[in-house]
Amino acid sequence: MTGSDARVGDLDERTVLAHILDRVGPTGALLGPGDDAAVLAAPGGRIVASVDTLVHGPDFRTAWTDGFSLGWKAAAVNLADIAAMGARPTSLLVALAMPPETTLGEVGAIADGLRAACAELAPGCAVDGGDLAVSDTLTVAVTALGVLEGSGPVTRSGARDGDVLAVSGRLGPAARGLSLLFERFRDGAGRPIPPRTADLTADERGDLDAQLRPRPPIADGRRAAEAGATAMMDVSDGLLLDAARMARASSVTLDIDSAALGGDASTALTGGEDHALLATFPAGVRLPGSFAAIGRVREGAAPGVLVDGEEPRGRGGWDPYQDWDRGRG
Ligand SMILES: Nc1ncnc2c1ncn2[C@@H]1O[C@H](COP(=O)(O)OP(=O)(O)OP(=O)(O)O)[C@@H](O)[C@H]1O
Ligand SMILES: Cc1ncc(C[n+]2csc(CCOP(=O)(O)O)c2C)c(N)n1
Ligand SMILES: [Mg+2]
Repeated sequence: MTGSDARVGDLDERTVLAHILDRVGPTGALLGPGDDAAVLAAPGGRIVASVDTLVHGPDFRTAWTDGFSLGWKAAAVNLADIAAMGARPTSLLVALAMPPETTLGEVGAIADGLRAACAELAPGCAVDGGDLAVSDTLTVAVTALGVLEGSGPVTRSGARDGDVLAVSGRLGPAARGLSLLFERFRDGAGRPIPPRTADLTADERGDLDAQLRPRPPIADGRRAAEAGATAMMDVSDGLLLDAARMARASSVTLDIDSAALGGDASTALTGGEDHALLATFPAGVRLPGSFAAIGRVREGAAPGVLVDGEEPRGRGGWDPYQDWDRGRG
């Protein structure tokens, strides 16, 4: 038996891989992990594929999160990209690059988190393969695959004048959770320290949970496609920044009604990482699932986003190349 405290640097690849494969559980693939590639059944004949990487430093800090949450988040952010196309997620391929000090317990927890997020957010989706590497920088790169059944894909470019702009999922909690970490859980030198959740209010704990273990409304992606959504994307970087991408792709103006964004509209507008689904629907369509209207689509001389009819200032969200400050952690 290899104990959870064993360090991957003291083990061999086969042992580490076996530890993961024991945990990621049964898959619906024609051929799951173990060969050169997985073989997947694609009932609709159309597969959706996407990749998203979590890198220690700009995307997470080990002092602020744990293996389970990291695995969960790596799955959730990828499932959201598949859902945002109107597809049903079926498979994840997980590339794990880790420092030699990483313990087998941590590796197992990452695998547990991946599996739990799939089970809760996208039942039927499983880890069907991956890769292991050694690196000074802990990195989790996940490729997600999904299938289109019937309607879809729903792209970013289909929004039309007169459509309703709607959101399913939350906007703001994950960003508030990140602010808490930066503001309250660093030492005198600015280095991240583990969050003491006992010091937090229930709302703050909820925000922290949203940052570390986001719960995007994955099933609403298919529902939106079936209801006739004209455009869709997940909000990863910030509503203003991501909506501007949809506006440009569709050559329209998206006019957001700030009163529809709840009490903390300013965080809802610029905070990312909740991975809510932003979609447009023809006027008169009954909004599916948890979608709620937050504005409307107008023809615009120059494509872009308005808030209550006015042009917002600032970039409106996270840009890794502009916003990551190595010194801040
Ligand atoms: N290195 C790359 N090579 C080819 N295409 C890329 C590369 N990086 C990004 N893209 C493509 O550019 C588009 C935008 O990429 P991005 O990672 O910002 O995706 P997103 O969905 O906007 O963000 P998120 O993954 O946070 O939801 C995607 O279609 C993506 O596939
Ligand atoms: C330690 C730490 N520093 C900063 C952030 C903020 N952050 C990282 S990725 C991202 C948006 C989605 O990224 P992508 O578009 O690459 O998927 C945001 C807002 C964080 N989560 N943790
Ligand atoms: Mg996306």
